[in-house]
Amino acid sequence: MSKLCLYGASGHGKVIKDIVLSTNKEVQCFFDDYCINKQFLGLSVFSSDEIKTFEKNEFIISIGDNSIRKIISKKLTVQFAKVIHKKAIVSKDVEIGKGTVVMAGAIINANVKIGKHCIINTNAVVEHDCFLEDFVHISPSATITGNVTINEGAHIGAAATIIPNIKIGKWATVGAGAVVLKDVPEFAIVVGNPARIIKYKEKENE
Ligand SMILES: CC(=O)SCCNC(=O)CCNC(=O)[C@H](O)C(C)(C)COP(=O)(O)OP(=O)(O)OC[C@H]1O[C@@H](n2cnc3c(N)ncnc32)[C@H](O)[C@@H]1OP(=O)(O)O
Repeated sequence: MSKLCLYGASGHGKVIKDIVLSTNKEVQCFFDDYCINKQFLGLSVFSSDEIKTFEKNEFIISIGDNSIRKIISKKLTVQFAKVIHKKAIVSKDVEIGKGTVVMAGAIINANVKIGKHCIINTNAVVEHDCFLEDFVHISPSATITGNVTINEGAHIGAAATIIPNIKIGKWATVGAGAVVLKDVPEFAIVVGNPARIIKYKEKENE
């Protein structure tokens, strides 16, 4: 199998490289139009106009920002892979879309569906019967309890907790440490325990 290419020479890219290595696969190179150095973690960094040479490789977009990941995924015409750290625990009864990464210590329980280009970060828990749409990010140590729906592009902050049966609207942000007891409207930013809306984001992602 050919080596993986990572789009985004970033901190997030460093962690994804480690995930790939944990599965005994290798990273071929990075792509990044904004990286001044042509080397990153000992690998070459190419610009996006050099992608054609690597069109047989599978890619991961290694950029943490959900909306930028969406924009780049629409521009690239490559095949995407999904990567799951060997120390993540993922039920056999889970669907995970291409481009999604699952980091070390994450636990994903039965009957969960996760879309494309999502991030399930270090030690995050996604409980049974949850549904996560594309471009969602579950940050480190967040707990998504049973039967929660998280719509496109939503970001759940580090160590946040979402109680069962809640719906998180598209492109919403749940602040670090928040405890979500009620549905969160699309584009809302909520913080605290219990979580409350502090503002709304621009609807730039539609
Ligand atoms: C591997 C990794 O690094 S993965 C990345 C994980 N990242 C995260 O978990 C970050 C999550 N982001 C946050 O928690 C951010 O603080 C956000 C998105 C909720 C808010 O950010 P901003 O829009 O910049 O809000 P801002 O910093 O201006 O704060 C607005 C108010 O909310 C409060 N606030 C902000 N975040 C939180 C929070 N997590 N919990 C409680 N209150 C908060 C601020 O104190 C401020 O209150 P004030 O108006 O009384 O002064």
